[in-house]
Amino acid sequence: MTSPVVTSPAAARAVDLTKVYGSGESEVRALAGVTLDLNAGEFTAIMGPSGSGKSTLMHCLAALDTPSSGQVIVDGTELGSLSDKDLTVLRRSRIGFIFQSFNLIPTLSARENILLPLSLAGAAPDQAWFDAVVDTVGLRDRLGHRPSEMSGGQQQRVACARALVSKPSIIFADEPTGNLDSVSGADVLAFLRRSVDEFGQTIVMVTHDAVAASHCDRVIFLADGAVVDELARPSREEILEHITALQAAAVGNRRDTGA
Ligand SMILES: Nc1ncnc2c1ncn2[C@@H]1O[C@H](COP(=O)(O)OP(=O)(O)OP(=O)(O)O)[C@@H](O)[C@H]1O
Repeated sequence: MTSPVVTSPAAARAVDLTKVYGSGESEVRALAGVTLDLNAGEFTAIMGPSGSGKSTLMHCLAALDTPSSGQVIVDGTELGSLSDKDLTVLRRSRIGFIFQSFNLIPTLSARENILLPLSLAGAAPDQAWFDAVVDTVGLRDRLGHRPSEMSGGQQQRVACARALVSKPSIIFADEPTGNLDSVSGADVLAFLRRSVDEFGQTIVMVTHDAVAASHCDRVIFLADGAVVDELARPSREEILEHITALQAAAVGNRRDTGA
């Protein structure tokens, strides 16, 4: 990759990011100038009312969508400077993804799903690291199983292992516990927490769930496409208070503007 390297201690950085969908009457300003550092080795949650821009922000940070203006810097590389091919390489080698719906390949075993990012990149697996990841998520006895032969919680743990196995600079998790019962969700969150504490992984998670966000080092709140607040190591109760206040403000705004 021949892209300019920007010095930043952050694993990812957004600088005055805007995203506008549509035009004229139907224009929607999903991001209205977001500037944000996502610190390396931290577990960060992004929260906010429905429509506040969480998914849009995450997609722009994860190089899955292009901002209308502003910059995204991942691991020192400014994404706007990259060709489509280099963006694909960056997504594959430096970014891990965990989705609400697991997104595993149904015809592949757990082992093959976990190793898929490395197979696609033509990279050889580091056996010791693979073993450490598999043991941490507790999947040793499930490696030969296909997704249909596993519970939702087990499938999401496969997805977590798949995100970690290539040692990405940052993992983006979109509602990773949204489809899980509370016990399986707690397992996945505990695993994500361990991967930050023990492996120094950087994780950014979009969630509506105050319990999930209470596992994080930092919770960032969005409203109307802008960062409006953040909390360090908050309790579930503090998070709920903030969310309730933001939702009440969002309803008030809609009433005032007649939207
Ligand atoms: N492809 C699109 N075309 C037009 N508008 C869009 C598109 N994607 C998102 N939007 C709009 O941008 C705004 C932000 O959407 P976004 O999905 O980022 O919010 P969110 O906070 O993730 O919401 P939710 O919690 O409901 O998933 C919303 O008003 C949404 O309707």
